Amino acid sequence: MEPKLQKAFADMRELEKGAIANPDEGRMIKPPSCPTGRFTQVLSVGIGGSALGPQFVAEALAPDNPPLKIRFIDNTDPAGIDHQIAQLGPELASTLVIVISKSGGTPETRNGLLEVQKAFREAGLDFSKQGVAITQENSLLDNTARIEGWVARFPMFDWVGGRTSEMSAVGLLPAALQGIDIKEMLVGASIMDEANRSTVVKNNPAALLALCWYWASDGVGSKDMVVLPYKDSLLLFSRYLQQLVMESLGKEFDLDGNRVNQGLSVYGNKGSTDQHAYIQQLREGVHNFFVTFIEVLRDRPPGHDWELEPGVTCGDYLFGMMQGTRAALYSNDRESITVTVQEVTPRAVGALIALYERAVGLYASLVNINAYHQPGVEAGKKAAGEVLALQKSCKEPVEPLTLEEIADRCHAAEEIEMIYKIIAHMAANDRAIIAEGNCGSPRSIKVFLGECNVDDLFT
Ligand SMILES: O=P(O)(O)OC[C@H]1O[C@H](O)[C@H](O)[C@@H](O)[C@@H]1O
Repeated sequence: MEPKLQKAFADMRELEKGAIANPDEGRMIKPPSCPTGRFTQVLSVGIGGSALGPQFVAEALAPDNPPLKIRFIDNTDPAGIDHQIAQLGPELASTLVIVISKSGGTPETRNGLLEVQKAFREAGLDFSKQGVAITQENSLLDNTARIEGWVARFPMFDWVGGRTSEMSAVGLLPAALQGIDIKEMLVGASIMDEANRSTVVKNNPAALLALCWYWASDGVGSKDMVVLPYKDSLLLFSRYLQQLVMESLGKEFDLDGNRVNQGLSVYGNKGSTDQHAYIQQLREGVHNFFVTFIEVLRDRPPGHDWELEPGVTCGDYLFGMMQGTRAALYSNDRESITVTVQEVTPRAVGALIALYERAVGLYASLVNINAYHQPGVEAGKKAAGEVLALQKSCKEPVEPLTLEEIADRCHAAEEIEMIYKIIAHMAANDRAIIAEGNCGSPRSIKVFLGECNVDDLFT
């Protein structure tokens, strides 16, 4: 693998110098360099790379009593949004809302913002005095924040990828507000970056990690990566890695245009908890994975340890469970990687993030794909837009119609199944009325749509 890795190192050197590493979007991808009072809470609104890093870091590093406690809205689920706002209760008045979106136009994030702004209006609060935006300059979000006069706007550079933005304002602002030492996070990332610039493969942690992935999955993603940190505070690492690894490496075509369908699936929560869930299959069942153990040597802060049996602490059990599982998997020819961390500190978390970001970049070079775009995500967004357009086209006030009649009026006869799905969703939310039949047998139903209400049924 030496020649392939030397090529990967050269690619990475060019990337850091500002080469166009994302050719089909014509973008540079560089790691970013970075620059209490009346608020008691932070509400972060964002999704994907604009949520997963901050969520991981909050879980890993926020102190027990942070100066500001953070909550997240990371979806367009109305009930989920209501839940977050309800939990804030009267503290909405002292909540700093950080809206994070690189593009500034992601629909879920826009919807979250509109819902939060509605809650502010209903509580008689002025959102602009409590809103902050992190986004690219001149994006829709940036312009909204500027026109409405929000508290602050933090820029995101074009060359900071969403899923590699944790070390930019996206991750650092929420972390700093929770009292996390962001300078230490940056120091950790910087030390790791330095190590990963070595072109001597054995001295380069990210290259070794990428090589392990290549070897374990035959360079074609033939095995899944199960990430098992043995530390509760690292629970969200695998979820964070899911986007970083899968959105970067899951590609249909390589850089030469060959269809390769590359990727590396990631899942996992934490040990030893998962030992009581699926380790049975890992040890004895289908051999379609490799494990990454994240081992943390320090159990508790100094001076807090306690022996629950003579000579044995709770942390000794956790350690024993990890070593035991590792040995048990090995004895049945199941491969594993172990990443050892002294202690979960801002420096270690910064280093972990930098390690995996770099490993993904090197691995992408090894398998000759663009790690920095996500064309597949667009297909789902486009289709969602089409469903909403179809729903809007159905919205005229009409007499009860069958699904076929609705489809005809929408000029979408071939979309009958989608029409049925739209009607079932609208009916469940009292926005369409099933006049005859029921949703369980689609052919039987007749539906009132649009402006109609219950009274229409009787006129
Ligand atoms: O930060 P935003 O522009 O709102 O993007 C949020 C997310 O949107 C899409 O799903 C992209 O595939 C992700 O890479 C990105 O992190």
